[in-house]
Amino acid sequence: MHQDVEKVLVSLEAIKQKISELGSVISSDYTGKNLLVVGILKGAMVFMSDLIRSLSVDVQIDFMAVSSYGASSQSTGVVRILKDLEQTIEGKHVLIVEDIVDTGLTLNYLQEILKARGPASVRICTLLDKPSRREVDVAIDYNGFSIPDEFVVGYGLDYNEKYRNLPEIYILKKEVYAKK
Ligand SMILES: O=P(O)(O)OC[C@H]1O[C@H](OP(=O)(O)OP(=O)(O)O)[C@H](O)[C@@H]1O
Ligand code: HPA
Ligand SMILES: [Mg+2]
Repeated sequence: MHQDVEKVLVSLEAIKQKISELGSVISSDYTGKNLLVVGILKGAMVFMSDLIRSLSVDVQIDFMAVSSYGASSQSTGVVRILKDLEQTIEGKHVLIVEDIVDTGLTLNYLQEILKARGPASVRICTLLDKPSRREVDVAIDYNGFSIPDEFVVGYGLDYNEKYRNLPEIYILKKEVYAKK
């Protein structure tokens, strides 16, 4: 294990099992529909790459990158789009894929933006949900794991752009983000 992490919170085995379950449910829900899977960069890329390979329906993929202003604990909920979709989504079934829902501000805003573009539907799939930190309501359609209020890294999730490549999901040692 990496020296900066406290312990494994979600093992690779548990992640794989959950993705297989999510893949079955999502595939069955979207049978016969045109599904556009939209990953929110960068955190979601590892989860999304495994998730789409668990789907048995045809999909297209695209990505968005957003940045919230200021620290997320003081965020106004204003999200700046750094990279937009390459296509129109009118009439399409959109599945937004996230690594984690924390305050909910990012997804709350993204969902509104995408809904305004006239898609057939917009749903949300997240690997992790931290419900105790929620500031605005977000209806999550597909959730992998609800987790406690701990800062987690690995499997795409970062702290200061680090640890995204670690294979499982870990609780980061508090001394790592306490020190400057
Ligand atoms: O529910 P919220 O409080 O809005 O937080 C969740 C968002 O924050 C993280 O992204 P981040 O801005 O760190 O970008 P990253 O994916 O590139 O790490 C995470 O990937 C979600 O997109
Ligand atoms: O626990 C977390 N880890 C990484 N990124 C995050 N963004 C919101 N919460 C987290
Ligand atoms: Mg991040």
